[in-house]
Amino acid sequence: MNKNSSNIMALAPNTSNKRETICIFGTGDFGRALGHKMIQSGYPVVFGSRSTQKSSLIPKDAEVLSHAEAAQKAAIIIIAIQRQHYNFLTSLAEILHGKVLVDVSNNLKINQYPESNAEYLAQLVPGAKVVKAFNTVSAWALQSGTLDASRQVFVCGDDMEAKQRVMDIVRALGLTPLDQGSLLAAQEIENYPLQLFPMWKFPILLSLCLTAFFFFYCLIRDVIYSYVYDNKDFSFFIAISIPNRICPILALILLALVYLPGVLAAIIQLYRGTKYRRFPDWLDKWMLCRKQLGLVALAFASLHVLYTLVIPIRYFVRWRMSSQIISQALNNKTEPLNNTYVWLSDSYLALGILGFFLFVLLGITSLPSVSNNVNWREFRFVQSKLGYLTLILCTAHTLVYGGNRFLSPSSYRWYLPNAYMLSLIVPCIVLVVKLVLIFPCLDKPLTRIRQGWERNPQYS
Ligand SMILES: NC(=O)C1=CN([C@@H]2O[C@H](COP(=O)(O)OP(=O)(O)OC[C@H]3O[C@@H](n4cnc5c(N)ncnc54)[C@H](OP(=O)(O)O)[C@@H]3O)[C@@H](O)[C@H]2O)C=CC1
Ligand SMILES: [Fe+3]
Repeated sequence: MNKNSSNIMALAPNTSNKRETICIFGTGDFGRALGHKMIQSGYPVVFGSRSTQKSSLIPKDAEVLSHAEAAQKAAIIIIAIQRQHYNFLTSLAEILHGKVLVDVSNNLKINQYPESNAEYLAQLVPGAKVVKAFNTVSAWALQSGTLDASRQVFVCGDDMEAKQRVMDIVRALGLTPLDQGSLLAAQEIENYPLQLFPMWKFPILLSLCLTAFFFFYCLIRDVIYSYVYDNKDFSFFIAISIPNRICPILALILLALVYLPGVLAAIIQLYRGTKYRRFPDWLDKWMLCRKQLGLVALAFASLHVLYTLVIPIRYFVRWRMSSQIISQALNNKTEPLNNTYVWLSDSYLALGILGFFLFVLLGITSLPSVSNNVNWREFRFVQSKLGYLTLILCTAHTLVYGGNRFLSPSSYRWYLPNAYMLSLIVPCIVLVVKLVLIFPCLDKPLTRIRQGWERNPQYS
């Protein structure tokens, strides 16, 4: 594999330009993996280590020297050592003066130290230009080449030129640098690898709570009520009927919750008359996890489709159909075709099919590989216009399905309305508010605010 990649590199145009030597302190897992990748990309690498004995694990084209000797050979030094061992760097302060030090370290806990590791390094070696980078890339991914999920490298630092040089290296390694600003951002960057699915927490927790709520709601209405009043055992509803009620309900509510923060933000901006003020924290966080909310909603919608497809093969459904036929035969009476029911049934199915199709399209366009290929305007068009259309179709699908049942008092059990009726509350609020916001008397000022025309210097 090594041979292959060096062959490929021989063909690559940029290998002809001699790259600058990079020094890496620490011959541990990460230092070695990064060194290996650097050599593959054409950088001469020199390791600074406590032991100059070259182990077989170290890339064969790399040199291993003492820290002081290695540092003298390069202008950029990557510190692949744990923070608690940084102390020895103070004795090298003179050699490290003016050099670019790249801090790659991570912590074991969120906000483990009062200052970030990169800021600590800058305090220890005040004459050096410290840049934070590479901490979100794992040694394993670097070595095995499975970098698809973590191609992004967050970079921050106070010295613009030093940061630019590090970003150039990141690019040369085939990764994507993301400039996060000054070294103050290091604390946040160091916390990234410790967060476990941060954007998924709220959507998953919310859907768990809603699932539990609607499960018990349907259990009370459809199973316990029938048992108490009609002495009928419908406990088997737990297997398919209730899940097939929860899934569309959750898909609809979660989809509406994707668009609710947008209309709330518009109301807040209209009220404040400016966009140059931060939204409340909860709204910011909610806005950031909209994509995940949408994907969870899509998962529920897909489950609803699967549950619906098995309806004709369910024993209970087949039994109910045959008993209706038998009772018609026994009474010698054929039920005439009810045109209203035909229309209701066909239109709710049609709305469901179209709604689901657009839902899937929304999901596909939110994938990074697709969204990277459309421009911002196209992405906004799909996610906003198509998103609202999906919400309208899904709301209409639910409305038509339970349409005639919502108003009839007989559909209430223990004063509890049909669960579908509850599921329509949030989508209806979102759609009505959005409709109101489209009116020119609100839309025009909102557009002006969003274009920054009513810029208030106080908030800029
Ligand atoms: N492993 C990973 O996937 C990732 C690691 N990182 C960060 O990279 C850094 C290194 O991690 P990793 O390579 O996994 O750790 P290792 O424990 O594998 O290596 C650490 C290296 O630090 C050096 N070292 C240890 N103690 C001292 C000391 N007292 N004085 C001087 N040097 C010392 C040693 O190198 P030598 O023997 O050559 O002196 C050692 O090999 C850490 O800060 C980590 O947070 C960041 C992203 C991912
Ligand atoms: Fe449905």
